[in-house]
Amino acid sequence: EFKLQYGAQRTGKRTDAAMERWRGNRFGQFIHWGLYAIPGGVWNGKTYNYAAEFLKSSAKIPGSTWDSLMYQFNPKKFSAKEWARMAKRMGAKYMTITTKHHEGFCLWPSRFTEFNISRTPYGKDILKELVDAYNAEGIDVNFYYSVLDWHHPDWRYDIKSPEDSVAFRRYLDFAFNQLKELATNYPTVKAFWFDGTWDNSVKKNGWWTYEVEQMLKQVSPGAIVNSRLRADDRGARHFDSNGQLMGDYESGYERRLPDPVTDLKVTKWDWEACMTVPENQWGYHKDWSISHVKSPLELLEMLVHTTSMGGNFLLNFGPAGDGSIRPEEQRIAAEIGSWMQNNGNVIYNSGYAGWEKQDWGYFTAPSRPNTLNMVVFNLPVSGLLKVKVPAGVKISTASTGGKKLRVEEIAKNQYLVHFERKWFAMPQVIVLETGGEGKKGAQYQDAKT
Ligand SMILES: COc1ccc([C@@H]2N[C@@H](C)[C@@H](O)[C@H]2O)cc1
Repeated sequence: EFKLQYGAQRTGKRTDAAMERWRGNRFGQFIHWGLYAIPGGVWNGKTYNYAAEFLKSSAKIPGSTWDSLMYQFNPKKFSAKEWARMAKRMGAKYMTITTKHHEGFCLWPSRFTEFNISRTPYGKDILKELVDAYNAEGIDVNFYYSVLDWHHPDWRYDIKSPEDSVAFRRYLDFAFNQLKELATNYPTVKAFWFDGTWDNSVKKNGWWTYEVEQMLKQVSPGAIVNSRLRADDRGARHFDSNGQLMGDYESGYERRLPDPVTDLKVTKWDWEACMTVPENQWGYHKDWSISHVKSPLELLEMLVHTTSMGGNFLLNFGPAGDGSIRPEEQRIAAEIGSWMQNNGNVIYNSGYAGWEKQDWGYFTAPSRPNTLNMVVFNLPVSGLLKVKVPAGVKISTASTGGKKLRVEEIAKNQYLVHFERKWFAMPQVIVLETGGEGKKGAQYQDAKT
């Protein structure tokens, strides 16, 4: 056990109302929008396949050239209301927006740097427009903030000299002020999503990450911060040197999900996975033919998979420089939304059931006791869905769309739900009720081998 001043401030899940709301929301829309959306992965006629929000480095563009993109930022097709309505139709309950990505450009009129929206042709406070429009649709708004800042002269990747120390301390004060500004000026914001905290400079200043968490929770009571903000006294990140999760939820699953059999440890804490539609594009890229683009169904399965393991799913959209949403993303919002319309109760306020993963899909546990949802993605040719229950649990009924299905106890702690033998376009939901006596006089004997 290490004695830590800047380690985890709590063990176990937060149980306050703000965290229960964040947890129950389950499904969020990530939005990456900044100057990188203007070139969209193409520079001087050359397409760069790496992540579009990294174009400055992949195309080796000088800072002054990149920063002058600010004078072109004038999204004629931007409508915060339209974005919010699309997110509402998709069934997103929260939205996380990049207030400032690694490029350092701020979507709000920050008084701590000139490199912000007020000096663009667009001029208006995009952050306020988005917060107001999404909140008006009943969608919570969270802020992404990159500590890594390519624009700010005092940013350092490491601290190798007294000058580095002095400069980086100025940078940490700048970032602290910006965060306080964000929490103060946008009081309805519910959570802060930190990124760009992996460099040695931040790891050597765990105290600052602790102070930021404390400040945000003072300025904005109930505020939620992700584990990615935090480094402890010894530079340990996400989990402190004693293995305790820092921040309010674990944010290590980026473009990957925990395995439903081997990674069940994540069910012990709150966590969120964030996901790109292409293989690796967060900001807008003009050419999505360069990698696999996930279908609405692939993404819907990830949402259900995440809920089944007690996590939140943050699905990324990368609006174009003109403020338009590309057709692929529109289709995803529409198709996931149509399923969520009828089946959102399987996701919202639902979580890990504690039952063994089965081949046909995922269990989610609603807040109502003695009931479970089966979300079927892989219907067997037999139409018979095997359900292995925890020892002693009995299934009393199974139904789909209110219609009862035959449930057969076939062995010790094993049932078959008799479903239909046909092809479905979308995942099917079966509701199980547990309890009751189970099969009368059933004798199950293990073989002698
Ligand atoms: C491989 O290094 C990185 C560094 C930053 C990222 C950023 N985190 C994601 C949430 C996006 O913001 C991406 O730009 C991704 C990979």
